[in-house]
Amino acid sequence: MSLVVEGLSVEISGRQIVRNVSFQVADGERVGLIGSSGSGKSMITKAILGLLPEQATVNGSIRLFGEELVGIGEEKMADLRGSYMGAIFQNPSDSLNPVLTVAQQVSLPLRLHYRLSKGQRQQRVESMLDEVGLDGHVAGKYPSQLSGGQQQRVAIATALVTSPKVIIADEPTTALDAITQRSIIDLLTCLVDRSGASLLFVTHDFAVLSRVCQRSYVIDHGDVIEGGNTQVLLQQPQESVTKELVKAARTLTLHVSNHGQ
Ligand SMILES: Nc1ncnc2c1ncn2[C@@H]1O[C@H](COP(=O)(O)OP(=O)(O)OP(=O)(O)O)[C@@H](O)[C@H]1O
Repeated sequence: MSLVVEGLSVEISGRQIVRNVSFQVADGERVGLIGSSGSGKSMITKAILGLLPEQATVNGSIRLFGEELVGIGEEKMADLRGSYMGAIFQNPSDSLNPVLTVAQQVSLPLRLHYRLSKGQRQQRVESMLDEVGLDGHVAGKYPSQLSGGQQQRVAIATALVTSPKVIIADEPTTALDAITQRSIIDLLTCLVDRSGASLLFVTHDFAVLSRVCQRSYVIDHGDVIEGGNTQVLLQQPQESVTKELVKAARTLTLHVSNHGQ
């Protein structure tokens, strides 16, 4: 099992943000967390990545390949994060370093966590850029010189360059237009499957979820309220929040197809 979360709770300034959350991600599986804005999805991923605000109190257990992450020191966490985890966030312009070129950006995790020669690093960066569909000439550009879709491709290359075993993608396409969103989603799932990694994918959109994840958990007020096969959740939602999320996705699709007639 790649990731096992058991009884996870997060409290910030006396407020319970995540409540007794449990779920698992098997090796090579693509699992989704879906919920409306403010439901606590990002706090769960931040707890897994060890990126919660300092004042947060965490209880419960998060095991990455059997290793307990709750209570682990910052240095060890940074090491595990660099070696085993890759993270992709909503807004690539926030997660990319504006003063690093694309090549410098993508090679940074390799510099920090692996002992490779400059030539080996360069080769790995070139092949990673190729895998995410970016031309070689992009390597010398800065994030501000790229489109949102290109920036997210760079963020994906940066997250995958160390061949992480678990990839956490927190609303990676929300900031993009519909066509770019689709190509980025397909690229991500293809690369994740090819690498054999597991994926924890966060979204508020069932249409996106059904394209990416085999199994999903619905989050509401920091709690897992329902979980299972994504197609079953989509076709037979049990909880009212899940029904609302499915309805929202269907309404948007219907709206688009009505206008297309
Ligand atoms: N740094 C923080 N300090 C205190 N509370 C916070 C902090 N960051 C987020 N929260 C609160 O935690 C709750 C869950 O937020 P979170 O960002 O996890 O939601 P989310 O489901 O990811 O939402 P979205 O889809 O809008 O990103 C919200 O009520 C939010 O206000």
